[in-house]
Amino acid sequence: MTEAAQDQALRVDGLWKIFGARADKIIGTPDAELGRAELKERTGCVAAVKDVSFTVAPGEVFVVMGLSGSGKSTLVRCLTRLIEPTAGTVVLDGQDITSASEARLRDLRRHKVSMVFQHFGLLPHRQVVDNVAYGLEVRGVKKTERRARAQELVDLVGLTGYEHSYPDQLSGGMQQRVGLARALANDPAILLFDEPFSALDPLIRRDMQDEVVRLQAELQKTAVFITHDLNEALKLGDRILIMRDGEVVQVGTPAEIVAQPADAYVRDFVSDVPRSHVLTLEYVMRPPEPTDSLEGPVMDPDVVVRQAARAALSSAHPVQVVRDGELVGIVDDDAILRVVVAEESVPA
Ligand SMILES: Nc1ncnc2c1ncn2[C@@H]1O[C@H](COP(=O)(O)OP(=O)(O)OP(=O)(O)O)[C@@H](O)[C@H]1O
Repeated sequence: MTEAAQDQALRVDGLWKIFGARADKIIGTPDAELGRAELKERTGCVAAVKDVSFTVAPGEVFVVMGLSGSGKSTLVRCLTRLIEPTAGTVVLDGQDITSASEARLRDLRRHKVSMVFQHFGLLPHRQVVDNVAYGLEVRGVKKTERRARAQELVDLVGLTGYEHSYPDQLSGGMQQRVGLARALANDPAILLFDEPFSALDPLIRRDMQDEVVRLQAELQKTAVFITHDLNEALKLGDRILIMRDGEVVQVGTPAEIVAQPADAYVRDFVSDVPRSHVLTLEYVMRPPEPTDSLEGPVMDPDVVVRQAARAALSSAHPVQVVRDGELVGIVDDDAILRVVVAEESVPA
């Protein structure tokens, strides 16, 4: 394995999924260049995923975001061949999924991947602890061992005291916590989330997002998270891939996407985002000059403007932005205020 490959928990290259008869005859022909509607009209086929490539680093939360119909669910199902891709390769944890035999694939799905869906898929006649332990049971782990592991995860997701409840005795948010615990019980190489919180009430949804942020800080799991909600994407994603009509429009960190939207479509998406919550100092700093005071607070370029604002504005000297011991920029009060004040002046 090359060094680059070791840095990748997941690599997707030139992935296509075209639905319809003769779908495999389209790639490589001029028809493949057509927009979705024209392709459908000419051939009857739907290009759900069009030539998508990306990599996910170990421990990264990689969010795929797009409107309904953009191809997110198809993409995530192609990753484990729940939907068979029409072309392209998927390499997960060093294993080529696309060329794996059925038996190998079953094994990979069981040991390397856990999925969390919008519909919890909990077993109604099993207590919480046995739902969480289900994957371990399938793998033949002994009862005392799997119960002990399941109890740890029940505690981890904040359900202590509910281990002997049945799913229908729990709220939607609690059921989704059981789903999370069950997904984590297998200790997968990668977690795949397909709009897991879309059916929850907004406040519960926010709690669950906070829960994922907290668990992620603790466990550092590699995850691909599908959502149509930009705020969810910005909150959870280390990087975000924006899809439209099956194609990749932009891949970037939340700050990159908000600061430098790739086109009018993305610009429109991010127009309502409170920039101070997302932009980092890297995007508001200016180059240092010899006359700059070096007595101000020292901060990392990845600090979000909102977090930096209080210290920056209360100091008489500008912020020094330092990466790996090197001064890379200066942030004046004006640069902070431009972001914060612009936000406040947006009419409600
Ligand atoms: N089995 C299928 N046969 C034909 N077309 C399909 C099939 N599954 C999905 N599609 C089409 O592929 C496109 C992408 O669908 P997909 O469900 O992946 O999008 P999505 O972004 O996940 O949307 P949603 O959030 O609504 O599920 C849509 O135009 C859809 O109609």
